[in-house]
Amino acid sequence: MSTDQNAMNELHWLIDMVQTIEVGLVVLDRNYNIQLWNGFMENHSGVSPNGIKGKNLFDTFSDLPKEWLTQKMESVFLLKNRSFISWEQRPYVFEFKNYRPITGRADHMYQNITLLPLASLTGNITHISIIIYDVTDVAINKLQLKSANEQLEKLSQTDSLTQLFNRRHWQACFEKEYERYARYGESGSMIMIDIDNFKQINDKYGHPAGDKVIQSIAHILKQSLRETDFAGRYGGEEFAVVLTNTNADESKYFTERLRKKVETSQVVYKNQIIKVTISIGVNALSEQTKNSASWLAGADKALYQSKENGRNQTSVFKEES
Ligand SMILES: Nc1nc2c(ncn2[C@@H]2O[C@H](COP(=O)(O)OP(=O)(O)OP(=O)(O)O)[C@@H](O)[C@H]2O)c(=O)[nH]1
Repeated sequence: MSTDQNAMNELHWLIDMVQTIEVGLVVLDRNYNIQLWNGFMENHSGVSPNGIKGKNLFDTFSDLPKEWLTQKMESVFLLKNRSFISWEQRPYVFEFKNYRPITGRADHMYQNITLLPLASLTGNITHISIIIYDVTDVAINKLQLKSANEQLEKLSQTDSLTQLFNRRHWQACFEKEYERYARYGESGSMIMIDIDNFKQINDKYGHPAGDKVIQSIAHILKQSLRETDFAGRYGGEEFAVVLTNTNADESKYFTERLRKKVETSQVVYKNQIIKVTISIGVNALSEQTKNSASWLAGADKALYQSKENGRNQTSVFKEES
């Protein structure tokens, strides 16, 4: 076979491969007119190479991110360097449907894209190639793993009975909140809440009824909080709350409203009406708060005072008390 024939054969094979490869290949000229559109692109877009050759990319696909993609391609022309777009940065550029059976849960194809400068025989960059890889399988696996990890993390931070933070996670948030105060001097209040005479509830109505009471109070508490506040189940029938950017007076206003809500609420368990009250201790951050432990201890002392003074009330911690 002559050298010419060999070269012709090679070219023929290359064209065949470009057409059938499971990767999208597009060549654009300097004005973004389409010069090459391979089989992958035809299969996924439904537009044949004959119907599209010479047409402007953005006129033909009006839903492409024109401004963003032009900026990327202009820098490839200018710097004569290839550029890479990951699905994590932008899930896709060409909105193709996902037909893969394994990853059927994705609506669209996730894509990694390479923008490649193409030089003419004189060495000038006259064209650009867009190479599109279907990375749907990889992307879906990674996203599913991420979502599973997030769920696991949430589970490990949540108290199963009340869906409030569990003690460990609450304590970690509490320490962070104290650091914020120590660094920036922002106000905040620590609140300890305990259900009154809860042992009697358990003894009279049974443990499952007691659980329902705990859930009901947690629910009222959750409804009363702002986005930035956080509450945890600190012990069996004890809740700890941090009200951020809230001073003692504002906290007392909050706790009294909460206390009255609990007082007027009722839990129905097996046709029996159960009524409970709560005692509350408040400790607002001040210059006397030495560390996070003393912030918490102050709230605890105030709670003890509420119990001592007859329950169903709020006490605010004062350094001399
Ligand atoms: N139902 C139920 N009871 C719990 C749970 N955790 C702790 N308890 C019970 O809560 C009760 C707490 O009782 P005490 O610490 O004596 O306090 P109290 O009866 O609430 O009395 P005061 O706090 O002084 O008003 C105990 O009987 C515990 O068994 C729980 O998850 N579910």
